This record gives sequence, C-alpha cells and structure tokens, in this order.
Amino acid sequence: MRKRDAHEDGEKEVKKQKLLEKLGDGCIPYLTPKDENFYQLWKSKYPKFVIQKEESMPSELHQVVQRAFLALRHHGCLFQDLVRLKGKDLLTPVFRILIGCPGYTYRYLNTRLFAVPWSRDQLNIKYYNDKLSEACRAFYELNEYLYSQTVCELRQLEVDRKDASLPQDDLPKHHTETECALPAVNAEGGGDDRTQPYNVTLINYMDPQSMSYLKEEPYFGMGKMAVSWHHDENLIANSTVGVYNYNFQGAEEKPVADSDPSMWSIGLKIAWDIETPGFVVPLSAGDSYFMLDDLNRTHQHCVLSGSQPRFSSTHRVAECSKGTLQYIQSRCRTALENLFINPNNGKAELKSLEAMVLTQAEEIHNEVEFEWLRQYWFQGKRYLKFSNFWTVPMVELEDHWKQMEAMTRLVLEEIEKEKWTKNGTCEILKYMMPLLKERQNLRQEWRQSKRS
Ligand SMILES: O=C(O)CCC(=O)C(=O)O
Ligand SMILES: [Fe+2]
Repeated sequence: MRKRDAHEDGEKEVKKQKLLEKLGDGCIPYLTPKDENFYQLWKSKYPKFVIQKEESMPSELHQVVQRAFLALRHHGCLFQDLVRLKGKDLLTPVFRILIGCPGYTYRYLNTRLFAVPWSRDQLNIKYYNDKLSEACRAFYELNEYLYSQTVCELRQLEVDRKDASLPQDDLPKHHTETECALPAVNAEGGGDDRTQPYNVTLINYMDPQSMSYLKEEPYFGMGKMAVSWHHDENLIANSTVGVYNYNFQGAEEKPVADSDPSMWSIGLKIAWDIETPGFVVPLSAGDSYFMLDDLNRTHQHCVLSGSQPRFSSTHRVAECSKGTLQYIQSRCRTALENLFINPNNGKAELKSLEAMVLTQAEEIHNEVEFEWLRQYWFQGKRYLKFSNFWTVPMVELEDHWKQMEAMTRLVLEEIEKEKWTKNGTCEILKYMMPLLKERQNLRQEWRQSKRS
C-alpha cells in the first residue's frame, strides 16, 4: 500500500473513533420520507442529492438496461473485488464490473479496475458474444442519457441557487421530463469540470439472500449495509455521480402477500458531522439518483440493503490522468528510450547513465508492474469473458516490463565496473535505491496479501 494511503487511513480511523466516543451509546437521528421534516431536511442539507423517478426515463431504455444487467449476471461477468481497507484485505460484498471508455481504468481502495469497453459501432472490438456486446452498448446509451440529465440537473441547481432569495416550494423537484431549456451552468463561459461527461460506470450487484453477513450501519442504526459509508474516490473534483437502480424479484424469493419487500435505500450524511440528521432515500426499480457537484466531497453515502436482488450502474468521471492505456504506453516508451540494441552484436545497452534518466526508468518500471500488470493479472481472466480488448496491450506492457528488467540489470552491472569513481556510483545509487527497495517491498506485499 502507498504510504500516503496508510497515513490517511490512520487519521480517518482516529477521527471515526472520536465520533463514536462522542456518540456514546446513543444514535444520531435520521429521516426517511415517512418523517414530517424529511423534505425540509432534503432541501436544507441535501439539496445536491436528486432523484429521477422511473417514469421519467424512456421505457425502451429501461428494458435495454435491465436486460443488460441480467446478461452480465447470466454470463458470470460480475466479480467480488479484493480491496484494501484500513490495512486489511477484504472481499467486497457486492459483485462488480467496470464498463467504460476504451482503455480507461478506475482505481478504488488499492484496486485498479480495467474498463470493459462500451461499444460504439465504429470500434473494432470483438466481444465474446452478442449478448455481452449488446450489454456494453446498453450502458453506453444509459451513460449518454444520464449525462444529459446531469447537465439539466446542474443547470437546475444553479437556477435554484440564484433564486434562493425568492420563495420556493418545500419539495425538491422530481423531474419527470427532460427540461433543458435553462441557462448554461457556467454562464461565465469556458470549460467547467463539473459538466464533463461520465467516462466509466461501475456496475454493482448483490443478492441479499445469498449474503450471510452484512455490516450494520454504525452511526444512525439505519440497518444492514451493502456498501459502507464512503466518498467515491479518484473522481474529477466536483464531478457528479449518476446512478441507475434496479432491484427485482429473485427466483428463490417467495412473494409475501401483505408485506412489502424491504426497500433498497441510499443513506447520506455530512462527513464528520454528528449534529445533522442522516438522510435515507428508498429507491424503486428504475429510479435514478444523482450526487451533484461537490456532494460527494462534502457528504458520505452508503447503500442500505433491501430484501431483493439489486443492480446499480454508477456513472462517474474518473480522474484518468494516470489511468488510461494511452498514458501507460507513453510512459513505457519514455523509459525504453534509454535502451539501445547494438545492431552489431544484438546486445542491449543503455544510452545514458545520467542519474535522472535512470531514475525515471525505474519509476516507470514500478508503475507498470504494480499499477498495471499485477493489478490486471491478479483479477485473472475476468476481462477475457467480455472481449479481447485488453489482451494484446497487456502482452505488450509485459514485454516492455521485461525490457525494463533488463535495463535495471544493465545499470547494476555497469556500476560494478572499475572505471566508476565512488562518487559516481553513490550518485546513481542514491536515486535508484529507494525505487529498488520500493519494488522489493511491493513484490513482497503482493505475494503475502494476494495469496489469500
Ligand atoms: O449502488 C449504489 O447505489 C451506489 C454504490 C456506490 O456507492 C459505489 O459503487 O460507489
Ligand atoms: Fe459510492
């Protein structure tokens, strides 16, 4: 694990313990739609959380998306992730797959997920079968739709903010139609990070009947959690998260005549605040919700389990400056620029022995090994179930990595030669040693932690 992550985890744990202490045996109140002040609380403390009810989305899109979810499940294409939380390796209770822009990845809780590419006609991607190809296309369409709705909702938010001084209804709006004839979000013009299109969706699935243990929500007593309190990580600052919810009648479940199945809900709370009541919003099949603007930063959310099996498609703007295939390929090219194959004898040589050049290559060596190759291969063959998209690039990255291994050996052989002054060797080692040590530690960590 990265040192910074460990440090942040530690700080968070201390803060959390303090909150729980302050709370003692009591619980903080939370409100649901059954409570009188629910809508007022929504408007005052959670206005950037918005729901669009099932009716507002075209019914064909519901059908296509719901069929896609079921196809993923039918073909065994959803997986529990081994994530790292507070220094422990844990399997997520929800089963997941990342779908998104070709070549994009999303990193959460020390795990990098590789997007199964969503299909656009012009792309030459071979899917394992038509059903999975259709499924990826469905999430592409859902993504376009949710993005258009996000733009509307952000505009509405801006209008509401400007009108805040004017009297308003008490009820937050449930949009039933696309209402895009509103002023632009960023009237000043220029790019607005908040309205970047979603580039990936993380699909979640859980059947509570087959989960023997789910954690109880600890602060409010909201019930069993499928996903614990968190902020979504690794997103563009202030970008919205848009989620489509689909719970359905499971095969083994016996419908009970007079008691409703308990509903799946989203819990929201203000981060590190035990004064403001929590907020629980039940979801029906086909509802979508949006965490607009900076809501994901100021608030935490959790998913409270209902009794039915449930899918969600969570669309996000992943921060991908170091997370695309294009990026890592170009990094590898940079590292390998220092490698020269002598045409006379076919031997590998280093072009430069400058400390900075060598160090950069070792940095990239670590990056491609731990952030890409090990992450990919640890997740096994899950991506092959969909398409051939990642196969060739991963073989190529591995090939680059092998060349970098050779480069490291060349440096170490080189500095053993007698011609080097002590200072020269020290200079190189001073920069390289930390990276080589990091490599050794990370290799050991991977061996230990992933063995389980
Ligand atoms: O399933 C949901 O509604 C949200 C899940 C979630 O919070 C996440 O995947 O980050
Ligand atoms: Fe989340």
